[in-house]
Amino acid sequence: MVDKRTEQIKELLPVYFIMGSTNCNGRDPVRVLEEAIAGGITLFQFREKGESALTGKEKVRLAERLKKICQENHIPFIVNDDLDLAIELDAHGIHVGQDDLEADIVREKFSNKILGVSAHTIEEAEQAIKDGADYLGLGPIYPTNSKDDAREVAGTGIIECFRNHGITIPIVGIGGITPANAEEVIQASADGVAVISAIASSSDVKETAKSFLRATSK
Ligand SMILES: Nc1nc(C(F)(F)F)ncc1COP(=O)(O)OP(=O)(O)O
Ligand SMILES: [Mg+2]
Repeated sequence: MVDKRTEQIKELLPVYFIMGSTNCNGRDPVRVLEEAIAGGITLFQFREKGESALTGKEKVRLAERLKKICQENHIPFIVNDDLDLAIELDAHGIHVGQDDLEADIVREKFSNKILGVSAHTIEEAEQAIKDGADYLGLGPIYPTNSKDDAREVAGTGIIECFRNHGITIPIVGIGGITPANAEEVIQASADGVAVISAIASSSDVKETAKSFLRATSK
């Protein structure tokens, strides 16, 4: 029996757009998010990382502007890594990886919010579930340019392997996902795809978001 919360999380995962100011090819991230929402993204994560990433007040200011757009469009606003920022903004959730704050501590400090955790092994997945994760981010599924410290490319087999092992928690694949390969990520029984550059640096953000929505609708 799948509980109501799990169903609600699954409904948020189909097209999970992740972006920060460094992903937008110099375009205004506010405009990029508005276009991605118009194209039908289902969830948004603010991930401000990389050499020229904003810090301090500028990062908070951009996060506030992007959260406002999400709220106006009933899209949950998730913060990557930064628990203080997530709490300060009263974000809808946070995503942490294996090298970030421990998920159980985050769950305790940011309770009844959406908690996503990156996992690369069954053990990491089982620990994340124990810690109260609402979904897992698995990847990189394909080669990615959006994360310079990405682990080894896993392929869609990692999703099938986790499912065959009895991991039933909502899963989103991440890493190098495009409208052309998104369908096979869903066929491997992920509940959605997480996308950075294919949408953020697209010449037509709205149309690209739409094509992901088509590719992931079951
Ligand atoms: N940010 C992410 N979001 C997802 C999500 F599931 F939301 F798609 N999955 C995986 C990651 C990667 O998280 P992490 O390993 O901490 O690296 P970084 O902090 O550089 O993103
Ligand atoms: Mg992280």
